[in-house]
Amino acid sequence: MKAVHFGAGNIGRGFVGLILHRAGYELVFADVNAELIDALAAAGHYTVHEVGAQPRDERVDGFRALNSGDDEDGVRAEIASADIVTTAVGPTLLRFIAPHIVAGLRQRLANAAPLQVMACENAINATDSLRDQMRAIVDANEWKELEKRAVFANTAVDRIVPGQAAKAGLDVTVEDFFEWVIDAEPFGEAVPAIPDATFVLSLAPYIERKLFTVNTGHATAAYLGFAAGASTLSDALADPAVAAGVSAALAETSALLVAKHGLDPVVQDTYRQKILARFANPALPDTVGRIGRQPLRKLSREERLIGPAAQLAERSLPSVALGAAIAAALRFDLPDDEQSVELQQKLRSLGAEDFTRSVTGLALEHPLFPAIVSLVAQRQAELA
Ligand SMILES: NC(=O)c1ccc[n+]([C@@H]2O[C@H](COP(=O)([O-])OP(=O)(O)OC[C@H]3O[C@@H](n4cnc5c(N)ncnc54)[C@H](O)[C@@H]3O)[C@@H](O)[C@H]2O)c1
Ligand SMILES: O=P(O)(O)OC[C@@H](O)[C@@H](O)[C@H](O)[C@H](O)CO
Repeated sequence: MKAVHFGAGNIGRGFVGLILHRAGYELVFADVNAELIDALAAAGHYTVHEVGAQPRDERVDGFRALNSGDDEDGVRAEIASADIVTTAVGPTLLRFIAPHIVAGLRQRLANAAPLQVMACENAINATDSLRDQMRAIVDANEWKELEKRAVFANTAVDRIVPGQAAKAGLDVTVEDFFEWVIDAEPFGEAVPAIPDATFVLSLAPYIERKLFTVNTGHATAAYLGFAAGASTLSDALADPAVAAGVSAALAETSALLVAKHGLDPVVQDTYRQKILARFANPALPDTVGRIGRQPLRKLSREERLIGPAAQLAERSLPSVALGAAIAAALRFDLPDDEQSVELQQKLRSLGAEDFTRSVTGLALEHPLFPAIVSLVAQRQAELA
């Protein structure tokens, strides 16, 4: 069994690659970072350090590493004969992965088992987006043939992997918790043999529960923390006002998840408490810069802040604490983060309604629209 994994970064090495290696897949990393790929190819192994209540080290070896930026033929050939393709590059970069998979499918034998494609990104239905990016670059008739050669399954991935110290080299320090939930339905009888993954028949509750609890809580801590002057997650959460803001935001998203997916409120409460304990893992230093990265993505329509706030508004349920997190996100101003620079530029150059429409994707008539316009106008008044 062979897996090609795009993105040999933190989650790629510390989670997806590790789990596929453990499952016995012959692993091929593909990445555009030449230095990283050269180091992986030369070393041939790295260690994942799991930290938390049950620390342990695990060696990953026997993989190959390809530079997908300059060895397109090599990557295509690997995909043509692979069983699985996974990604962990960032949801906005899937368009760069699509041409590789299309090229690999063109070369794949028509009678080979379908390639199992799973995007492991923090986004609702990222694999569907990847498939759509592939379909967009192929003639409709050819697509009919190519799509028979692949199966596309959405997934929800959860493991906190902070930025790594430069001296760590290829090794990755990760929390001891992980969860990889995969939609089983597209596979039919041919579910991939990945013992550490959980296959479910309906992914929607899992993916929203993850994004709107782990990532909403994380983003709220990062943005409130940044506004309060914190640079690490632990400093942010040590501020009682930030901790209270996170709890309040998660109480709102939990109300939504319970109402929408019929989750047991007690089970959801336990899930939420566990996540707060994961955030507080003292062995896992993390920064508000990493967690808040790419605020334009995080303020988009289906994402961790606007997504639940919009759905709460549609149900006439409160989203006051999420509003405070969104207001803080509008204050996220980190020169190293391109999207944060763009966010501040847009706040200066667009009217409040135009900003709200273009950044959050909310329509004028949406019940959340006026509240967001008002938050944007407040931020613009500060900047004026
Ligand atoms: N770090 C976490 O805690 C965590 C947890 C769950 C999910 N995720 C998700 O996983 C994805 C990756 O996050 P990360 O933290 O590992 O980021 P990262 O920056 O550490 O890794 C991303 C990797 O993708 C590579 N890459 C970029 N463009 C590429 C391309 N065109 N082709 C091949 N490789 C390319 C980069 O060089 C980098 O090595 C994101 O969608 C993120 O939301 C992260
Ligand atoms: O990766 P992002 O930028 O979507 O979100 C930042 C963090 O919240 C995220 O990486 C978490 O650490 C991860 O989702 C935990 O499973």
